[in-house]
Amino acid sequence: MRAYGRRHRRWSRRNPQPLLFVPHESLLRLAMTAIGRALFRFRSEAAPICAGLALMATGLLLHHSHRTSWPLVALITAGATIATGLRRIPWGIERWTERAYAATSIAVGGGWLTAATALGSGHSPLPTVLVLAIIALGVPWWAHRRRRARVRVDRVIHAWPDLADTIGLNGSRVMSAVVDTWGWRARMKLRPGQSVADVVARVPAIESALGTRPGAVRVEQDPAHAGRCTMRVIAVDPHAGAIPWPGPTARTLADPIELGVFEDATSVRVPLLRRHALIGGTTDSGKSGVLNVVLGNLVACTDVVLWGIDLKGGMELQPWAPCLARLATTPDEAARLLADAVAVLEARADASSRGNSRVWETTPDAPALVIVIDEYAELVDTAPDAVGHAESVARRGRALAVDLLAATQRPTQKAMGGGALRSQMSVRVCLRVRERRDVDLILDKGMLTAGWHAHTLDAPGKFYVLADGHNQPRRARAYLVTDDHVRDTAARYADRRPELDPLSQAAIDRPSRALEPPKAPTADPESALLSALDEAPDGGLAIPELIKATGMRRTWIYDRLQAHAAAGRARQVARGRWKA
Ligand SMILES: Nc1ncnc2c1ncn2[C@@H]1O[C@H](COP(=O)(O)OP(=O)(O)OP(=O)(O)O)[C@@H](O)[C@H]1O
Repeated sequence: MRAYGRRHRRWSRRNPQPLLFVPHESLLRLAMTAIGRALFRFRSEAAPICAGLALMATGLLLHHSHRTSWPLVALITAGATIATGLRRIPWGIERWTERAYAATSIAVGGGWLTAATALGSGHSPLPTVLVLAIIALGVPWWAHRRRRARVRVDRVIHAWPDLADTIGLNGSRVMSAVVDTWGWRARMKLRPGQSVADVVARVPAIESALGTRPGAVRVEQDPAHAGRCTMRVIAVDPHAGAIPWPGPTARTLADPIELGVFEDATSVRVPLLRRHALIGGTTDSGKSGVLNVVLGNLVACTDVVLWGIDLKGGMELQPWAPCLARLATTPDEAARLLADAVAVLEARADASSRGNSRVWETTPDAPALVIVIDEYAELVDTAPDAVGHAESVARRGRALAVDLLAATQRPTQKAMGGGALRSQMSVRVCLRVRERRDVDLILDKGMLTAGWHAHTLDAPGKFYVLADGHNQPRRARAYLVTDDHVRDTAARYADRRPELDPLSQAAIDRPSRALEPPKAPTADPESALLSALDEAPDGGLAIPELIKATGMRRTWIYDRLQAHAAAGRARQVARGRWKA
């Protein structure tokens, strides 16, 4: 029947008929038909008036035939009012305002009917009371946002077969639709042979046909059925405003990191243990914002040592310096840091193979090492020697808990130093991109066609994420971490950061010893230490460098640094880096 209707409509469109005048059709009948159609179309808007008319007619009828039964009408009214107000019968209305409205309407309508049964609908002042009640109860009804949305959705569902024909999705059906806080969503059944990719490809056409703003329609695959999907129409952007960061939720690297929230208000939780992550997006898209959310959580984890590379002079990562065991701000420092990461990797690989274990189990005593790199392309340009080390970490680091977290504007082959690194990144966060094809660069080939439309993201911090458990193109917005948040969080966790395990630390110290054996203690190690601190660069000197300068042991250096810090002669500029 439905198929016949569709065929008929299509045929009528292709073969428009001349306007016919039917002389024998009575004018009254035509008018009644038009009124009936209008009443049906606007049935929701007309409901209060129709209810009033129905009450009037019922009152007339009851007064005429059962005028003594008004106590029964009153009893039923009281029962229905209580059931609706207190027990949510018969509609199961959850919101208390809607329940109160329903109970009031029943009480007023039933009360009026009781009076009309006893006295007659026309008895003064009952008609006036009825008109006033229709207006008083009608206003909230007409103004109700969810009711109006429901009506709009019903009309769309009704018109969908025609719309679908127009936009090239003929044969698709809307099975059900629900109005929610942000708009509405519909479950769709596709014609055999159609796929969700066909719907995704027609999203702009759907938006035009539904008359929504651009970017308002989302399409999600039904995980249980290839021929079904959910279409969401977002009337009010749930991500219009910034979402404040609630603070760290992870306590160990095994806990997923909460990056922000999806449009349905569920949180975006991404596992980072034994995974490398890539954050991509154009300038001002919020890459540093996402890095800050991740760092805000990682500094609260007791089983992660953090190293940072920020070749923008430390602009982005410097505020986290109290929690970073190392921060490289020059190409040389970055190259050394990554070479040390490879040394850690090799030492751990060696220890694991001797201990016959395949993976490095992270604990506070044997923490993971996470290297955060802000603007990876800068590293490739200015420290090409470091790229080999970074790739080595990317290839071998996961099992040994040495992870990379890199942000970049555009991860082209060149910017990613050949692309070997990118292929190892299993967590991809894609913020706004300038060119559509950048989506495939950041996420993976074919993702743009699959519906990951990052070029339509319209505010900083909005992103798509591709990771374990996130393989659907769902928009999210990252929490906004303010400068105050960063300062407070860094200060709060600075003293609780774990040290690298002795095995990894020894691997870092070893090469410098091998190349340049420690000098014999200088005549005055104390003044050697102070002059080294005086001459230290802005990023400070690391402990191995101070060992080299003084020829003294690590414990002696720590003791003296504490004493000088207490006397105000030395300060820690980053985790493990000191300066006068
Ligand atoms: N999640 C967010 N919610 C709201 N505003 C944000 C969010 N993330 C970033 N912003 C704002 O967007 C602006 C740019 O953010 P950010 O510096 O993180 O971008 P970026 O991509 O790192 O830029 P660049 O490429 O220049 O380093 C900032 O003013 C910041 O306050």
